[in-house]
Amino acid sequence: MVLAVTDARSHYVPGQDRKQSLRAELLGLRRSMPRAQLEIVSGALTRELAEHPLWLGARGIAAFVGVRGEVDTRPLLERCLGAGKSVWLPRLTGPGRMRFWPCVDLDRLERGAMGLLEPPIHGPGELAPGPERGVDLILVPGLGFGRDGARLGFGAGHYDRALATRHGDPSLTMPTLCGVCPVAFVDPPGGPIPMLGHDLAMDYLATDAGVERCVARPGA
Ligand SMILES: Nc1nc2c(c(=O)[nH]1)N(C=O)[C@@H](CNc1ccc(C(=O)N[C@@H](CCC(=O)O)C(=O)O)cc1)CN2
Ligand SMILES: Nc1ncnc2c1ncn2[C@@H]1O[C@H](COP(=O)(O)OP(=O)(O)OP(=O)(O)O)[C@@H](O)[C@H]1O
Repeated sequence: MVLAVTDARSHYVPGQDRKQSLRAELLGLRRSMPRAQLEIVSGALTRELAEHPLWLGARGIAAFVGVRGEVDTRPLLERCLGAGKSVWLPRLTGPGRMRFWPCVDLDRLERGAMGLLEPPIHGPGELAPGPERGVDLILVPGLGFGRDGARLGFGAGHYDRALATRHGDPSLTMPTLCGVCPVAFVDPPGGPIPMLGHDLAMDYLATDAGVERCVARPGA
């Protein structure tokens, strides 16, 4: 006899439940962090990353402008532009979709959906800029990260979807992916952040405690 399973969990994806509850937990933690503490964290993270070979060796970066409880990345972006390196920033282009555009002046950012600060559009932009455009490093935002490279975002798949286009093309080299968040959001309690099939692993994490290389968990 064949039983048709038609309940609400017929689209159940293992790991999604844990991601969803962790998302709520970390968003609460992010919102409760006092502004003064976030400033201290942002300052320490900027110092750590700005001295690291990963940063110093990058000809250009793709990054994000920290808003609402995120690490303030502006000092890093200013430094990058000041050193003559290119800075590419994401801009939402549709549901679950974004592209990157080069930005030469942080005073010209535009206020987008969800309070995001986005670059003005000049030309076609890039879905996933990489070394052939001088972008050697991508700073990736996240609610939390694992030292194994796992990332928890907002659940819209913006980064995974955009970067998958490059990951799936053997003729294109992947830039180094570096997750950015306060150290308090790394390896949250309750077990590893689930990594699903589409989740791209970070190569490094940059926090107020330093820059560290991610190490895949045995058997993961
Ligand atoms: N600064 C920044 N830029 C970014 C991202 C990001 O995480 N941070 N993104 C990463 O993919 C993309 C935008 N995706 C986003 C998707 C959802 C939410 C969001 O829901 N933010 C709210 C939570 C919901 C609410 O408004 O209450 C928040 O910040 O509190 C933000 C950005 C591209 N640019
Ligand atoms: N390469 C991809 N192609 C199509 N859909 C994708 C791809 N990557 C992710 N998605 C979809 O995006 C949604 C969100 O994925 P996930 O739960 O991993 O979010 P997240 O990585 O935590 O958040 P975000 O990337 O928005 O910051 C899922 O429904 C997933 O199926």
